[in-house]
Parts: sequence; structure tokens; C-alpha cells
Amino acid sequence: MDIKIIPGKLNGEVIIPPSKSLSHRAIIAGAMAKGKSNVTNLIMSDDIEATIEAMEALGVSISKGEHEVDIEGTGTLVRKESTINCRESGSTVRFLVPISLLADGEVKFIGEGRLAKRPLTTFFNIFNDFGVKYERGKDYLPLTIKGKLTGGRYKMKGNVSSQFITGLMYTLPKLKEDSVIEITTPLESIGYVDLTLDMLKKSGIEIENKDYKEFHIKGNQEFKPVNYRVEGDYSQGAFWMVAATLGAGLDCIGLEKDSLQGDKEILDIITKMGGIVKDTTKGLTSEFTKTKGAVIDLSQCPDLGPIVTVMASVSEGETRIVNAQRLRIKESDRITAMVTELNKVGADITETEDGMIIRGVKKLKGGAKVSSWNDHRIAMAMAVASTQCEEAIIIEGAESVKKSYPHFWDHFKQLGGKAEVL
Ligand SMILES: O=C(O)C1=C[C@@H](OP(=O)(O)O)[C@@H](O)[C@H](O)C1
Ligand SMILES: C=C(OP(=O)(O)O)C(=O)O
Repeated sequence: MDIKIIPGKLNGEVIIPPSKSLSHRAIIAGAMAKGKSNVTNLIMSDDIEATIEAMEALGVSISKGEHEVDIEGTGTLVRKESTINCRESGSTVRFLVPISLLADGEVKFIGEGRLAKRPLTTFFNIFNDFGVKYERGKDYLPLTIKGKLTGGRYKMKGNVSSQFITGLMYTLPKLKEDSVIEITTPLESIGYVDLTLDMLKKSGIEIENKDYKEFHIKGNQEFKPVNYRVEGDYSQGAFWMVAATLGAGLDCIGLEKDSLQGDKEILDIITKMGGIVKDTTKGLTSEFTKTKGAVIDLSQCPDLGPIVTVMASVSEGETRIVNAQRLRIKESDRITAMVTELNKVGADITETEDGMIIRGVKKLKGGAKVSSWNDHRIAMAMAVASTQCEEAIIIEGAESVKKSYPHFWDHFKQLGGKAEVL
């Protein structure tokens, strides 16, 4: 789907959609428990539907409302389907691969888009160490696994994906033996591990965190049912907060000030670049200011990369994005994607091995067709970039937003965005 956007100012209130990361975690926690759980304030994005369907494939009964699920867990997972389609969700595949080994039998994981290219070697090393049989295609997916994990020491690097750690944290407490997860290099995306530890604590699962270098996990633990309302998503709110910083008159509703989400970092990044984040009577906004370049480390908040690049592209002076190499293994190579697409509309950005050097311009030119690279965050970042353009842009692959924020374009138009489906 191509969308043409005539540049214009956005105005109004936007209710920030629920955190995708917390939605995954709450649904899985409820599915692991014996009894009834309820998760509210959900949106049925592609990624969240993938996780729901995956847990149903493991024998959990989940009834879906428009914005909530009722879960009836038995405390034991039983393989009902031999294939789990994770669609494009990196969270779903990395969380569910270890969890699925709690059920007997063989499971085949498949995916869509670029998911098959996103690394799973961390798990292959664990399968080799613990004797789990696995078969992979030329890519990481399709992946067929069969066997059982046992308690023990699970070693992995901390700079590939925190999602491997989350998947193991949901699985290891259910084993008979105790386990330790050992992180052999400094942990990145730490905020996501904090979300996992907090959700598991709410489910009665205790994990001892030894300074993010080791996690000690007792076996024979049971998940308690949860009743959970998902808070607003800072990764999504970041698009609107940057738009506000760049001149939109937006009130972002639903972002929790005491959130554990790592992407709450966007507030500090906006402030560091000269923005003024403010409370409103209903939510949060960022006053229009002329932002200035800065050095921005994305090692703990990779999903902010695309939208921070947009802000930097029209900030005064130079911005260096550093420690962002993991952006290359998301739904697209987000470094190359953002450099390519923003330069097409008049930005002045140079790619580096682990990030970018951005020389701010006063205004983007626009007047070009840009690609979303089939990546929801590229599409949404370019939508915000359009507000900084002199001429119209066309975003190819705009439907990619359905991965995490299916009603993004409705919100964009409700806020005055002149977006037309071609
Ligand atoms: O655990 C999660 O919910 C997520 C972890 C992050 O991945 P990495 O840990 O690979 O950075 C992030 O990019 C992703 O959008 C969601
Ligand atoms: C990378 C993302 O999610 P996932 O890893 O779950 O595909 C994202 O939402 O930007």
C-alpha cells in the first residue's frame, strides 16, 4: 500500500497504543499459569496475534475480545499444533522457542518477511549444549525442534538480543532443576529484561538478578494467574513525542511516568537535544524547539533509532548515533534504511559501522517516493519526517505498520495528517 502525504502540521490528542513488549509478556505469563487470567488494553496487531496463536498451539485456551484476552491455563503446555507461525515477530519466536520445549513432541517454527534472517544462533548453541534436536533451513527458519531442556548453566552474549534471555526466563522456572543464565558480554536492551523480571515477579516467579551478569532461577516454580492492564507504549509514543518536538501540537495520552520501558529514554534524548518535555492535563507533550545535534547511544533502546534519526536530520549541527549495530538485525537493516530513505528527501546522513553521522538541515525537501523496507518503524518514522518536508512524499509499504500499530494511519489522519492511499 502506497500512501502520499502532503506536509502539514499535526494537532490534537493521541491515545498511545499499549506496549507491544508488555502485551507479549502479560499474555504469555497468563498462559503459563494454572487458572484464569485477563489482560486488557490490548491491540490485536500482527505480532500480538502471533503470540496468542502460538500459546494456543501449545494447548492454552485464549478467548479474544477487541482489546482484551481471557486466558484459561492449566499450568502445563501440551502441543496441539505441530507448526507455530511467528509471522514477523522476533519477540514471539525468541520467547516461544524455549517455552515450546516444555511441551512434549516436535514443533516447527516458521515466520514471514525478514524473520527467517534474524539470528537464532544463541539457541542453537544451547540446543547443542543440552542435547535438544533441531533442524533449520538455509536461514534460521523454518526451525524444527524436539527434546527437553534441563536445569543448568545457560551462557550467552548480551549484545545480540535480550529476547533470548526473556524466553529462557519464562521457561527455566518450570524445570525441575535450578538454573543460571550467564551473560558473557555487557547486556544491551537491558530495559526489556527489566520488563520480563517485573512481569514474572507479578506472576509469582522469583529470579535473582546478579547485576545483569547472572540470573539465578530456582526450578519447580509455578506461574500465578494475572489480571493485567497494559500501559502505553513508549516505542510508539516516541513517534508522536518527536513530532511534537518538531512542531506538532500533540498531547500524548497513556504513557506512564514510572514505566520500566527502556524506550522511555526518548524523553531524555529529546531533552538532551534541546527539547522541552512537559506534562499536560491529560498526558505528555514536548514543546516545539530548535533541537541541536548530540551523541546518542542506542545500545539500550534500539527501537528508537528510526525516529531519533528523523529528529537529528533537522536538528542544528551534527548528531552521531553510536552503538546501534543491532539495528541491522531488526525487521530491516534500520541503519541503511534510514540513511537511504531520509537522504532521498534531502537529509545529509552518512552510515557508519555501528550507526550514523547526521548533519542537520533546516528543512527536508521531500518530493520523493520512499520505502518502508516493510518495516513498521521505518514507515512511522518517515510519516513524521513528512511533517518536516517542503514537498509531498510517497511511502511505499505503508501497511507495514500493522505489525505493531495497525491504526497508526487513522491516528495520523485524525491529527490532521494529509495522507492519501494511492
Ligand atoms: O523483548 C522485547 O519486547 C523486545 C526487545 C528488543 O529486542 P532486542 O532485545 O533484540 O534489542 C526490541 O527491539 C523489540 O522491539 C522488543
Ligand atoms: C524489532 C521489533 O520487534 P520484534 O523484535 O519483536 O520483531 C520492533 O518492534 O521494532
